[in-house]
Amino acid sequence: MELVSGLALAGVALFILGFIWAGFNPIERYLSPLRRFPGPAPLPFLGNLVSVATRDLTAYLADCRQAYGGVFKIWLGNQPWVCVADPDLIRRVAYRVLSRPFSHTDSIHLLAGEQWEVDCNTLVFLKNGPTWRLARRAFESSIIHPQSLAGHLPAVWRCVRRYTPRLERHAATGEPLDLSSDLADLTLAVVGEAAYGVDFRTTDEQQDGGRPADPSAPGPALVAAVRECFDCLDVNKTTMYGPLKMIWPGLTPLWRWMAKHLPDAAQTRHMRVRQKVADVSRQLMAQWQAAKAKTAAAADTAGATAASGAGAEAGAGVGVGAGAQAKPGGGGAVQAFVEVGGGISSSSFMASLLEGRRGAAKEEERLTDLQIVAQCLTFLLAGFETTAATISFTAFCLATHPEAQARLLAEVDEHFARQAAAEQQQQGQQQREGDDALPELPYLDAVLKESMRLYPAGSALIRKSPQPLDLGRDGLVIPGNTFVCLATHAVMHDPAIWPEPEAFRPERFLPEGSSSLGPMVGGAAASAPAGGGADAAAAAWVPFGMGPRMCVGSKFATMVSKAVLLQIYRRFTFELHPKQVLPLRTRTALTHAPRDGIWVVVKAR
Ligand code: HEM
Repeated sequence: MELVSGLALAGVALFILGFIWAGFNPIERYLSPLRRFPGPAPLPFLGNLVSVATRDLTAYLADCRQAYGGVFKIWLGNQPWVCVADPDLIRRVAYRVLSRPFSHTDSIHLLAGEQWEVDCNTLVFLKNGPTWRLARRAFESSIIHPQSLAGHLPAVWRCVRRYTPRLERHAATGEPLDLSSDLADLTLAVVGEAAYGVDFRTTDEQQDGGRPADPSAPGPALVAAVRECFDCLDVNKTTMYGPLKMIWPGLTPLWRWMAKHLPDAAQTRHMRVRQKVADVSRQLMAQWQAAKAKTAAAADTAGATAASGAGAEAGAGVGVGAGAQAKPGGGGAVQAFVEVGGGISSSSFMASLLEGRRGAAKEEERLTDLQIVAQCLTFLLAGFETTAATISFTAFCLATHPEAQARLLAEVDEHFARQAAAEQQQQGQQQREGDDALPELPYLDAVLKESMRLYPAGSALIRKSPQPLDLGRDGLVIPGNTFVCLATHAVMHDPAIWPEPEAFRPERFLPEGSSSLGPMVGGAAASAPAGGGADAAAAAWVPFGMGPRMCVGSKFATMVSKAVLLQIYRRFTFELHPKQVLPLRTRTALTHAPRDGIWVVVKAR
């Protein structure tokens, strides 16, 4: 008996000692193939995490860059990451390493793997290979090809029109507004229309006090769920299994099992919201398919010939009634979303994917239902917060730079004056402003570029290569399967590349300022990225990343941001409210966003 309890005690002691030993991570510390890379020394247990969690990751990377140069390693728990903060090397890595380190073993928020089959099919997480290429092509044909991109513009104008009464109300009452949170309702509405062709009703007029007029409307709940999905990578809000996995990465299978079967409150919340968001995607697709089938059946009954082919071509044919009655997937909440454009719009991304696969000659060229659900979910999650953060950062820059705001207003006013004159000339041809195209506005373009340089919504790119990668510098080779972070924010704030890097100077992106303020390469001005410019200049302005995995929504996001800014500044300006914390603080989780919001007072013009 004594022997048994002695052995048990020894086992427990060994286990604890093993834990402590692993917490100090001597293998990584002293024997890691990364030991040649400079960087802060690893701290035991929570030390590394605390040093990152107590401040913004972006600021941490910038400090490391100052201290260690263009290539260094950092520690997230006991997990070393190689960081690259040099434009040439970023380009080299971005074009050679085509996968991200996302899998249920790599990523904290996928730890439990409860949505694994959807997650691993999203464009962001797909590993380089035929399925990624197929999904990427699907995105490109819907939101990069100029014609299809422009096809989304009317939806953007529509969403802005639905949103502006809110700004009017704030202008009338003087009530302060957190733009970053408020604009997320607008960008979610845009993404809802573009991705699924439905109105998520996120911009429904609110009652005094900011409560939604219809609390049962699914929009606000969806906004909350989608936002919560973003919290999961914030080290301060993640499940406790996140830090545990970082400290003891070797025990990942144990943390995964526990996250799934013994979830803590944060994990339970993340699983719930991720489920909700994925369900919306599934249900909307089922709804679309059911409505389509109903239309085809109705056409058959009416004696129409070849209903399947003709129905597909007709495109616009999903009726409101049909869509509203269908209850596929049993999604009650989804029924409450308002369909737009005469049904769940046939110009939406989802419709284009579903229709597109009919045209695919070979089986392997078709996205499955699951893959389509995953891409729509990607559009939703990747598209709304990034764009809202970008527009609100831009509004912050303009509110703090009155001279830039005045110049922008002059450009906007001039545009609308020109348009009014043109409309008067062609009386009778009731063409609404900009409905079919976004006007050329060079200053707005420069303002947006500069605000994205200062505050990129994605502040770093991440990669993981199965093969070793020779950086071609100082004999540094990144071993295979290493986590790599391309610190693009640091590059866009590098004083050697961008003179006065912390100043907001839109002229950098205009001919007048590009030679003195634009990106410098080897001490001389490189041709500005605006002009399509030299490689080095292109690698100096990288808010959308670069290489084959560059943001596939960059053109769409730019179009939406410009359209929203154009319409907003036509009628309003913003002043910072005393509530606004200065200097502006940011937080880096999945995206880089204002930490305390962007608090403004809305002024009607
Ligand atoms: C201003 C808004 C946006 C910013 C700043 C932004 C930024 C980024 C960044 C930095 C990346 C990583 C690129 C890389 O690793 O090289 C990325 C990837 C991606 N973004 Fe965006 N994004 C924005 C809007 C959007 C929108 C509207 C969509 C909608 C479709 C989108 C979809 C994606 C997807 C699917 C990827 C992964 C692409 C792939 O791996 O092939 N993004 N984005």
